[in-house]
Amino acid sequence: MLLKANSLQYAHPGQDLISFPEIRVDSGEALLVLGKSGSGKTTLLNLLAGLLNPKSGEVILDGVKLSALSGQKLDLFRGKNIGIVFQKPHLIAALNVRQNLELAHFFSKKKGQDIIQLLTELGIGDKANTSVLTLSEGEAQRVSIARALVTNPKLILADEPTSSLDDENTEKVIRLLKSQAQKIGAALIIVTHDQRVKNHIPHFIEVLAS
Ligand SMILES: Nc1ncnc2c1ncn2[C@@H]1O[C@H](COP(=O)(O)OP(=O)(O)OP(=O)(O)O)[C@@H](O)[C@H]1O
Repeated sequence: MLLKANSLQYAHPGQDLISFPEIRVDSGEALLVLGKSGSGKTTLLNLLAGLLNPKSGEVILDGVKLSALSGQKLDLFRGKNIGIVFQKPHLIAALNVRQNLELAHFFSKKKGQDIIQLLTELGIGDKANTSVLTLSEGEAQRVSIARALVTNPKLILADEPTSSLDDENTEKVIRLLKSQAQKIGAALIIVTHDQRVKNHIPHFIEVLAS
């Protein structure tokens, strides 16, 4: 089992405790995490990425307990093993598309995918030298997907990748994420309130607000 998360609980300051369902995902599998707005989906994604520490429970990725790592070791482990597609692209405005991906490459300290080939597969090969400031919303989102994939991570976490997309583009983005995850043999977890995604990823769990 690539990823196991048992009995995870977390409370934001001054907020109720959130309890999450058990998660088990193997390499090459895709899991959908559904839940209403405010139920704790982004919180769960941050716990799985080691960006937050659970109040109780454990995240084990590829046999490694995230709670046993901290500081630079945790950052390096995340950089090598986890690709994150955040809700907003968070691209570095001073850099062009290719440079944004090169930075992810650099921080992972490993040989990843060929940047131009990956951008081409995502349909934005012609944007490699473009400033990220001039990208459309959909293009910026595909760059953020490319940035999550370029390091060949074992786990891909995507937060609401389709919330602002129409049906056609929702289908395109989910297909892209699934096919790219399969290509590199990664596990894919998509966190969303978008019920449309269920049509494409049948395996799902739900986060329920207490
Ligand atoms: N930094 C924070 N400080 C305090 N409360 C927070 C913080 N971040 C999130 N929360 C609260 O924790 C709960 C879960 O938030 P979270 O962002 O995980 O939900 P979500 O399911 O991802 O929502 P959405 O679908 O709207 O993005 C919400 O009630 C939210 O207001």
